[in-house]
Amino acid sequence: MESLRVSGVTVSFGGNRALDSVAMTAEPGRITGLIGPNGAGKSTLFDVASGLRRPSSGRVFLDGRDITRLRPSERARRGLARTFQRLELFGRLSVRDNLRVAAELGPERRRADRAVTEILARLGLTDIADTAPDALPTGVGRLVEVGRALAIRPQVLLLDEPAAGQDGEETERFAALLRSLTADGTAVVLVEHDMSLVMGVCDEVYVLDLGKVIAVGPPEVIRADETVLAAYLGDA
Ligand SMILES: Nc1ncnc2c1ncn2[C@@H]1O[C@H](COP(=O)(O)OP(=O)(O)OP(=O)(O)O)[C@@H](O)[C@H]1O
Repeated sequence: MESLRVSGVTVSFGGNRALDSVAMTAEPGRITGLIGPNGAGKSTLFDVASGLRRPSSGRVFLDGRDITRLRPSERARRGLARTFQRLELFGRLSVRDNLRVAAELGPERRRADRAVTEILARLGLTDIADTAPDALPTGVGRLVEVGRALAIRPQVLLLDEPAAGQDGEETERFAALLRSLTADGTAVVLVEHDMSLVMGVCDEVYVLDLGKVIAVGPPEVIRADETVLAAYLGDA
């Protein structure tokens, strides 16, 4: 059964249809890629899924329950976590405290300290646990955001360009981390411009263009899809 499902989601900004009747499903233990040229609607779809934007029509389901009317914090409590393209960390709290704030919202609040220590180690952030994110390079800040999302023990994790600003070696480590998350049964949705990362880790890829899903399939099918190639060339 799917962990996250959106159906018929439409969002308009004035006359501009940012999303037009979009449907997407993310399953437990799988990485679902969401790609598309700039302005395709990827972040807007994350905003709808996480509750930051109310769609003019359409529904969002988490584990089969309709959560369309729930606030973002209620969705987080039910296991839906996300990261942001522009970092949304507490810039002056330590990395550890940024994670602790989230862990205290999640199901393991009684053992929040231990959970945070484990996540810091898993992400390779232990050495900078006492540093404030404002003092870190953006690529590392993105990892802290991932850590904060993990701290609520999500069943669905929405990642908005988590590898931007990472070098090749960091991206490889990140790919391994994503795979380890799915081994835990988490449903991951990945918005990412780094195509080799997307094609290397995703089980299924959705392609958005001008607010519409123009293709869905495994990476090898998407890579060869003429409509997808045309959408990207049009963007160049
Ligand atoms: N708050 C807003 N007000 C008006 N228009 C918006 C707003 N947010 C997004 N849009 C428009 O909606 C469309 C989709 O934008 P969105 O940011 O979701 O795309 P994206 O696929 O995430 O792009 P990128 O890869 O550049 O981050 C674009 O045309 C954008 O200009």
